[in-house]
Amino acid sequence: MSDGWRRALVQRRNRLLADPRFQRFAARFAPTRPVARSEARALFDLVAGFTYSQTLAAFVESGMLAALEPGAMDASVLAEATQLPVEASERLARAAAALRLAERVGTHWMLGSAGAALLGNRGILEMIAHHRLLYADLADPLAALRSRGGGALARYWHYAQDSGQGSADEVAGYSALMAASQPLVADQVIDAYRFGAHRRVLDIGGGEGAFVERLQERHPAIRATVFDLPEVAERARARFAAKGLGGLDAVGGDFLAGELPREQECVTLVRILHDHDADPAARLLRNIRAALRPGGQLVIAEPMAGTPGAVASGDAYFGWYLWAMGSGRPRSPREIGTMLADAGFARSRLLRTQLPITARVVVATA
Ligand SMILES: C[S@@+](CC[C@H](N)C(=O)[O-])C[C@H]1O[C@@H](n2cnc3c(N)ncnc32)[C@H](O)[C@@H]1O
Repeated sequence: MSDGWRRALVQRRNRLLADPRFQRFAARFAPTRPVARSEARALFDLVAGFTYSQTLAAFVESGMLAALEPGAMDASVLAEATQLPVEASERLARAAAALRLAERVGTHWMLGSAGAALLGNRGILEMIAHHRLLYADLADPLAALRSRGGGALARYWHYAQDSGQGSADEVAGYSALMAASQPLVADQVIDAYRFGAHRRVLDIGGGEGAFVERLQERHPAIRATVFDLPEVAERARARFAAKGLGGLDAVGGDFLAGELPREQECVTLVRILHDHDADPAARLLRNIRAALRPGGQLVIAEPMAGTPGAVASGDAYFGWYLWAMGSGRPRSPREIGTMLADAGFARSRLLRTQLPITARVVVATA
């Protein structure tokens, strides 16, 4: 169908959906009622989304999640544990219950199914705490759009605007956050790609080394090197030494300056490419292409745009996040494929992952 026809159809649909008489009809007419209800619910969730996120933040930050972890708690004890007035604690518990974070069982409060799932993932808890910075920047979304990377999040991700820079103090916070959230992605990447075919792996922008550590646990024969900013590579080396991890090391440098170790058989880029705008991202891919031996593999893993079943997490969540950070954007696998071809890679393909909302994987051959 031509673009002209599609535009005409979309315009017709939009006129209908915007008409209050049609909305009343659709809500009353039995065959359209379920669709009308689910559309109304989705619209309401869009309007209310910020209060849902803040319920989650308050649930974690007040200590309600931790207080309910051991088991059922009566309302007054819960108020004491969260240091909130009884009425406020009750209001929060009810809001949390509506979002399945908490659950009332008889006279007591317990964790709900979503609350229990949170406990199994320290990375998500760190992200919730970290979201304070993002929400502060987005409190005035138009101001955020007008001054890209002008807020708290950009100051936190120092390297995003001054690539290759960062004092030891500045990198400590974000490196620890990335390491804590790494379990969300590491196993998916390792399940998706046959790392067993390699003896050496170079993890570019590998942070404190959480990914290579997990890779070596799963494939003990692999030797792996992290390449990151000098202060971060230092943290990775200290971590490997403290844990007594042989076969893992770290090299400091600037991946945009073309300082990568050569003759690589397998390079990984985990949650890196989307941090960068078109020019630096293209430079990074060319540098990696030059560092790989012929036939060498590049494994790119990150959340991507246009992911079926998770479209909002791409352009709506990561789109804003990376905008506030001041650099990069989520890209679709197709866009990444085009960039890889432009950087001189022979071919690339998308691999399957278990939870595409947190990571998709594209592998390219030099
Ligand atoms: C979003 S974090 C990802 C860390 C890790 N791959 C992960 O998934 O947990 C980006 C990493 O890239 C590193 N980095 C950013 N710019 C860099 C540069 N120009 N050269 C080397 N490393 C850089 C940062 O220090 C940070 O560790």
